[in-house]
Amino acid sequence: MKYNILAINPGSTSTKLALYENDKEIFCNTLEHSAEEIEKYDKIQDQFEMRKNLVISSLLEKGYDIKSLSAVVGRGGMVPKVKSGAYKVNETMVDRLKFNPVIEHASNLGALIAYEIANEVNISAYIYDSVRVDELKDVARISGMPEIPRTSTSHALNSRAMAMKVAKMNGKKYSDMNFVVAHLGGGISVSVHEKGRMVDILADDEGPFSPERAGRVPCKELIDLCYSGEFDKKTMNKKLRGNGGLKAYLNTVDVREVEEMIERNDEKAKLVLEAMAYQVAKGIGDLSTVVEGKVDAIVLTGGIAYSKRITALIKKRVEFIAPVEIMPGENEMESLAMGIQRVLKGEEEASEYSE
Ligand SMILES: Nc1ncnc2c1ncn2[C@@H]1O[C@H](COP(=O)(O)OP(=O)(O)O)[C@@H](O)[C@H]1O
Ligand SMILES: CCCC(=O)OP(=O)(O)O
Repeated sequence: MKYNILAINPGSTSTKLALYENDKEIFCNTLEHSAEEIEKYDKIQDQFEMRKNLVISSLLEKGYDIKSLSAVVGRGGMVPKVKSGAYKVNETMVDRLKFNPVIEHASNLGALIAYEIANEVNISAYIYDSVRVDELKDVARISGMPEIPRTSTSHALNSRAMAMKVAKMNGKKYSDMNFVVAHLGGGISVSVHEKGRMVDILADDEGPFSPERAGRVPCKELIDLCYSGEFDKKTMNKKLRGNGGLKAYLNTVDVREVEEMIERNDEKAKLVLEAMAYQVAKGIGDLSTVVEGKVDAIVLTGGIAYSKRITALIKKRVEFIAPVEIMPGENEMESLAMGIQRVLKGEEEASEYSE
C-alpha cells in the first residue's frame, strides 16, 4: 500500500513542508518569512492565509497534485492539553487554535493549514505529538503556588521520536525504557520519559536558557523588573521568549556564530555558552530523579546537538547517570510523517479531539 503524506511545520520565521511517499522523502521545502512580512500581522493567527497560500504555491511549483495525497499532518499547536500521538483535526480544535489558543505560537497554524488542504480533497488532517502533549503525573503538577499549576509545553515531537529511535537502536521498545531527552534548538526543553510516557519536563521559563529564551530566572527580581515601569508586558514577554538567552548576552541566536566568537578568544562568549550547557546538564540531573536514577539513556537532540563543544560540555556532567546518545537535528518533518504513516497502517490510533 502506498501512502502519500504532506507534513506542514510552521515556525516563527519559516513554514516547512515535506512530502513523504511511505518512508521516502519526495521533497522538503523551507519557505522563509522575512521579519518585515511577519511584523505586518498583529496575531499569529492572522498569518494563516499568507502561509497557506505559500504552501499551496510551493506544491503547484513542484507540479504536485493534492488529489494524490493520503493525509495531511500539521505540527500540533497550543491546545489546552493532549495525549501523545495522533489526533484528527476537527472543528473544535480549529476553533480553539483560531480564536483562543493557550499561547500564541506559530505551531497553532499547523492544524489549520493541514485541515484546509485536506478538506479540499476530502481526506483527513492530523496533528502528531503536539507541543501540548501533557502526560504529567499529579505530583508534577504542584508548583508551590496554587494559582499556577504546572502543565506541559515542550518539543514533544522530536523528543519522543528520538527516544523511540534510540530504543530501536538498542533492540528494545520505547515503552520498556526510561529516557531523559534534551531538545537543543532555538528553544530548549528537557523531558523525562518513563516507560513510554513523558511524565515531566523542564522547558522555556522553567528550564535552561536557550539561544532565544531566558529560561528560569530569579522570580523576585523578575517581578521587580515587571513593575519597574521601564518595560511593557510585550517587551517583558520578549525578554523571556525571543530576546532572551544567547540573544540577550551575545546578540545572536546562532550557536555557530558563538563558537566563532570563542575561536577569536571572546571570554564572555565562552562563559555564556558554557553556562547554557551547564543549565542543560542540571536539567538532565533534575529530571533523572523523577525515575529515581533508573535512566537507560540520555538523548541530546536538536540543531545544537551538532556542536561537539556543547555536547562534550553536557556529557561530562551527566554521563555518570546513563549513556549519552547524540541525535542531532530537529527531525520534525520525518517524525510527523512517520507518525501518521503508523496511523494509516493501523499500527496506532488517532484520538478524537474534545475539550
Ligand atoms: N552545525 C551546527 N553547530 C552548532 N550549532 C548548530 C549547528 N546547526 C545548527 N545549530 C544551532 O541550532 C539552533 C537551531 O536549532 P533547531 O533545532 O534547528 O531549532 P529551531 O527549530 O528551534 O530553530 C541554532 O542556535 C543554530 O545555530
Ligand atoms: C517549548 C514549546 C515548543 C516550542 O517553543 O517550539 P519552538 O522552539 O519550535 O518555538
